[in-house]
Amino acid sequence: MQVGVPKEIKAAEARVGLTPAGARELVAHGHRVFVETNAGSAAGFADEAYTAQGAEILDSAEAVFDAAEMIVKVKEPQSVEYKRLRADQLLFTYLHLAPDAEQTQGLIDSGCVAIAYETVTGANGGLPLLSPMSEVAGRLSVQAGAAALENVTGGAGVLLGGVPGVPPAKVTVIGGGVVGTNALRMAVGLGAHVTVVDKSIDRLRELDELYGSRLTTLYSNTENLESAVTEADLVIGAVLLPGAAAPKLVTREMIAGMRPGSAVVDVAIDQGGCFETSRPTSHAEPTYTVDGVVHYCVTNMPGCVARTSTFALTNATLPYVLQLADKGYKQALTDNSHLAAGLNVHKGQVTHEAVASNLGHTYVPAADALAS
Ligand SMILES: NC(=O)C1=CN([C@@H]2O[C@H](COP(=O)(O)OP(=O)(O)OC[C@H]3O[C@@H](n4cnc5c(N)ncnc54)[C@H](O)[C@@H]3O)[C@@H](O)[C@H]2O)C=CC1
Ligand SMILES: CC(=O)C(=O)O
Repeated sequence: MQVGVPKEIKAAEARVGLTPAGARELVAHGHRVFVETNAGSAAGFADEAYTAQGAEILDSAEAVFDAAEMIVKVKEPQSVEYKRLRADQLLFTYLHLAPDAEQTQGLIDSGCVAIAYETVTGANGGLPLLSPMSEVAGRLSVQAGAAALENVTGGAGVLLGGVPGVPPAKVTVIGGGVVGTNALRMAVGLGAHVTVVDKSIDRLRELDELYGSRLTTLYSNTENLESAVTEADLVIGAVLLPGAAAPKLVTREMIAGMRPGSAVVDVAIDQGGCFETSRPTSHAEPTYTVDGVVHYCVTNMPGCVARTSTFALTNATLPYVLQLADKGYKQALTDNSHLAAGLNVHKGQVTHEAVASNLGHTYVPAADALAS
């Protein structure tokens, strides 16, 4: 198969869809890999690193899209990119379609086959292609939150760990999944007073076992959310309903009830965000303030630690890229129901139930779409 890796063009996105080591595996399987010039340079992978592994460098995104049967990316295609997609083309990348009607329509109109990393499921549960970036974003969320609490950003000037004689900050993490666990691990490590809120009692039980008295666990209901949010210096939003738009768990009233100079980091912003006051921001201008509360809502947080993130992403995606390239998408999805769970759009049809229901499209099950 001809596999194309264009340079990412989302603002301040420095990751790339494939490492040189990943390109080497594809070439060893008999595939051709076309990489746009400088696609990996911000992550520390020069063009020569790809050519040394048998990949071919092309001088523009157009040339990569023209040459490829499968496009492997990191972020959802921007409008110039989905206009380049062809009806016979396979797209494998993060999509986050539920809160993004425009991109969904663009993919439908292109006629392409679009598989979203974030809805591929794991044989042992979980979301194996979302997890590595959730690990990165969870860890980064505490760094971002710490910076947001600094005076220079508009924060109250609070140090997460406090110092002897001055109490640590209160950090509330909403959602104790992969992002939440990595966030609370960093916050506990820095000495903050940490509370995690989840609707899964089993998950709260596991976290309680792991962290004991260093962590407060709270069941997710409106009353508990209200107190855990308004009492916190920093709130990290990390909920997910796979494939669907994030639930708006934190209302504007709760935000207004926080002390001025407090901060929120909405990691779930890529699925629309779980704070009513959230709107997407970029690494260039990551924060804004509502009711005195600093908001950080960057939709591609791992993009700022591109080298770590690109290794972690390719480690997870490569086995699936190889299945798609070796077998072709129809056979690969038929053989692997977990990979088939990633199929979001197939030749003009929406094949993910939550995306279809959030955006008012007709839902066509993946099995029916593949059989047609
Ligand atoms: N902004 C960015 O750059 C990035 C964003 N993300 C996003 O972070 C979000 C979280 O991802 P993961 O941690 O991997 O998901 P996950 O599935 O591992 O965890 C989600 C957690 O939310 C909990 N939850 C669901 N409904 C809840 C409710 N009403 N109240 C409290 N908890 C609730 C679940 O029980 C689960 O423990 C996703 O939207 C993901 O796309 C991930 C990576 C990067
Ligand atoms: C998960 C995602 O959207 C990201 O890593 O940017």
